[in-house]
Amino acid sequence: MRAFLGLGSNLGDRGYYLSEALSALKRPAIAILSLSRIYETEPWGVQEQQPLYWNQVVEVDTTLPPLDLLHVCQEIEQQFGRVRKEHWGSRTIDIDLLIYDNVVSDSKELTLPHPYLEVREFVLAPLREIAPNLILPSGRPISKVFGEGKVFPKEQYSELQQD
Ligand SMILES: Nc1ncnc2c1ncn2[C@@H]1O[C@H](COP(=O)(O)OP(=O)(O)OP(=O)(O)O)[C@@H](O)[C@H]1O
Ligand SMILES: Nc1nc2c(c(=O)[nH]1)N=C(CO)CN2
Repeated sequence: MRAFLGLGSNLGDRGYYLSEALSALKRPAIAILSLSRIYETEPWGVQEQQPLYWNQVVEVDTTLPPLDLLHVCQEIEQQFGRVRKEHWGSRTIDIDLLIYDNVVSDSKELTLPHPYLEVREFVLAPLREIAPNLILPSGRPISKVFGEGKVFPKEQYSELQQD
């Protein structure tokens, strides 16, 4: 089955955590199909000061059912020392299951598609990059779901800061 995962890090060596998480995902039951660039993004949904995030989206082909795939993501988060603190708090690595085929589910343990998918530009921008023709499980084409347009790949983000 085809699934999309959202990776995010805003603590420590963000590039290291993203690449370690990707390597840890590679296993017989999970093949990486495509990978977005890294986007450097302002913290979303939080009031207090937080470091900038690096976000990336990966498309996988997997034989695992949705809950097993979620558990793999959680195992990797723990392996890389994510300290589970406050909701939406800073983290070394966070892996969200964004979309799993056309599965729609709203259990507490696993909501699919991810409940904030269509409002988080830090997820939409990298997702659009690797899957421009995707139809979201809501039936909306990703090309029609625009966020605030303020999210950029990290090289571009740092150029913008110098302007
Ligand atoms: N699609 C999903 N992907 C990842 N976790 C999910 C999903 N749906 C529900 N969950 C549940 O959400 C719980 C909290 O996850 P987590 O601590 O990563 O939240 P968060 O990263 O602070 O916020 P957010 O989920 O909004 O990114 C997990 O225990 C998990 O079971
Ligand atoms: N830019 C950005 N903001 C966030 C992120 C994230 O990955 N990127 N993750 C959060 C908790 O899930 C809360 N806010």
